[in-house]
Amino acid sequence: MTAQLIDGNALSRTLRTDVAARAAALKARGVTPGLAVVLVGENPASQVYVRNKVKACEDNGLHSLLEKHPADLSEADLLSRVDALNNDPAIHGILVQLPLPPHIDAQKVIEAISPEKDVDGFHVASAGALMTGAPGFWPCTPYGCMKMLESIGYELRGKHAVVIGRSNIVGKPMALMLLAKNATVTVCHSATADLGAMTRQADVVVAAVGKRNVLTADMVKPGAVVIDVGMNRNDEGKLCGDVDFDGVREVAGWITPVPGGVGPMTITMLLVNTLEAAERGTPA
Ligand SMILES: Nc1nc2c(c(=O)[nH]1)N[C@@H](CN(C=O)c1ccc(C(=O)N[C@@H](CCC(=O)O)C(=O)O)cc1)CN2
Repeated sequence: MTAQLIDGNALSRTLRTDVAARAAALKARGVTPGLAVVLVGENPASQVYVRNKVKACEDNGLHSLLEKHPADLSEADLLSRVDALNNDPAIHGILVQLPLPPHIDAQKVIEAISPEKDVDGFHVASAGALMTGAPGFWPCTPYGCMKMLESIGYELRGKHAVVIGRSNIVGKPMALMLLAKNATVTVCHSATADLGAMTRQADVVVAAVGKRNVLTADMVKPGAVVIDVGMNRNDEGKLCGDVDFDGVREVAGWITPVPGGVGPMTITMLLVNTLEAAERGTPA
């Protein structure tokens, strides 16, 4: 069996058409959805991601403001920039690109973002909303993974999902989103005794570790859905995920590629959240 591909670029194109239509409808009511993207330092990958976010805004009718700061920006100055953006009526969503330089407490900066503008979904209020099922912004990467499952009509009720990784921005929210759809969820991590024994039982595996070949063909149940959140470089410098794609695709039923899978969906869901923030702030 060769797995079917879940194409994040194609799904993004479809979802972004809807984003553009909703942005145009808001514009007709005098409001242009606005996203502020804050970059501190010169991390090369972060520079690519923020450029792609700004371009995605431009291409789909959203206004964006890119703030680039030097790596030695003080935490206090960053907090005062966030405060200014919280009070800017043209800005509906704020994101601070991660990672931040080590002298800055990232969680402190995230907590300074107004929850109404927290389109990354990283604020503790957003995390609490996800946990309780209250309205709030969902973190873009796991939200994108859920959209990918939805796009293939996958019914999660009664299925066993294994999430590998327990970060605050992917693993934990991913587990909560799967749970909300009535999957039985297991979260595995670096101290899991026998990862393969867990993943072989899974109908859905989400790999979000940041390490190549964490999931190999012998660890996958035939027909399972495999979602690869990893973003790594192989020995030739080529982008690859956490999953041994060539091996696993021969066993799985569905698989997401890297590149062209979860990555573009992360940016698409950021547009969706920004639009949602602008719509919430614009009474009918
Ligand atoms: N404030 C945030 N920081 C970070 C987040 C986030 O959601 N918010 N996530 C990651 C990085 N990230 C978004 O910022 C991100 C990573 C990868 C992609 C992507 O489209 N990847 C492409 C390949 C791009 C390339 O050629 O390098 C793909 O997979 O096809 C988008 C967004 C950490 N920081």
